[in-house]
Amino acid sequence: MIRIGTRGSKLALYQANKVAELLKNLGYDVEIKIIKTTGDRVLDKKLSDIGIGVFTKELDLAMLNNEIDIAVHSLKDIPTIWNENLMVGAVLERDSYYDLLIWNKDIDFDENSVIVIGTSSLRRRAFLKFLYPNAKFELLRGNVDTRLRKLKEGLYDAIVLSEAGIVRLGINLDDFNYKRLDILPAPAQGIIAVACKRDDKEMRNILKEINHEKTYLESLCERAALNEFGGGCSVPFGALAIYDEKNEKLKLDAGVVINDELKKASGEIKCKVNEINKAIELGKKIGVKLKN
Ligand SMILES: NCc1[nH]cc(CCC(=O)O)c1CC(=O)O
Repeated sequence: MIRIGTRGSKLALYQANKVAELLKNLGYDVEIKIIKTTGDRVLDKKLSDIGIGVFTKELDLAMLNNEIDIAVHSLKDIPTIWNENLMVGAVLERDSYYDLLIWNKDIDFDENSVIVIGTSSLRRRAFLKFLYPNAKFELLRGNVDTRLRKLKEGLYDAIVLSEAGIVRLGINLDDFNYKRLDILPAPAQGIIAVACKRDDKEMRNILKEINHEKTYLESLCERAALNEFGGGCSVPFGALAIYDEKNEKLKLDAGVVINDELKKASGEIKCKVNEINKAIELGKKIGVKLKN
């Protein structure tokens, strides 16, 4: 029996069930255990003000205490410097990495309007400032349903959500207006990760069977850039790596906003889909470039 730990939100359960299905298809028995995290409990603060690993800590401990065998997370919620006894054993094929701007149909605005945008992500705030220089930002936490309800109630003119979350939950946005934002996503946005214990050889081998190599390569590159730059979710940092399988090329775009200035860096390398060290090297190089 593989015991799968997850948070209890609808999105988290969808993600855990997806991993459960993949493992069942390989012939394994699975069981899902719901564990509440600090990020689920503290809803009146920006994530960057609560601490590191707010969506993983309780699940990390459950894994180390042998109460669960694996934990399913959104990879963007796992800190780059995490727990040396834990690792990402597999990632699933990436969904959309886009952020969506969503607003009520009766709201009209252009790029110069003074609109109130609900988001508690430093990256979204900082990057949106370039698209809507007069926008004001207000704290918006809670799960995807809650955020859309608050938008509908008129507490904000617009909100930002990841397209991956919307699609996974099967949410129909026909009641709203929405568009994809041309901003760099959070490193590993749209990627579901399965964590396991580093010394659990058996589980690591099982997880290799469901790992999506291209996504794994891209995620390591983006996370290496963030890790090299430093600061985790307390810096407005975006990164997007795309692997072109046909030409065996990996391209990375990364950016950070410092003192209201957007700094960008990009790079490209030739590598095979399993040459993860090259992907990490590219990420580090771009991270260093942004630091200087
Ligand atoms: N921090 C919240 C969070 N973590 C992962 C997702 C969605 C899935 C993803 O983008 O990978 C979301 C919601 C959102 O950003 O709208």
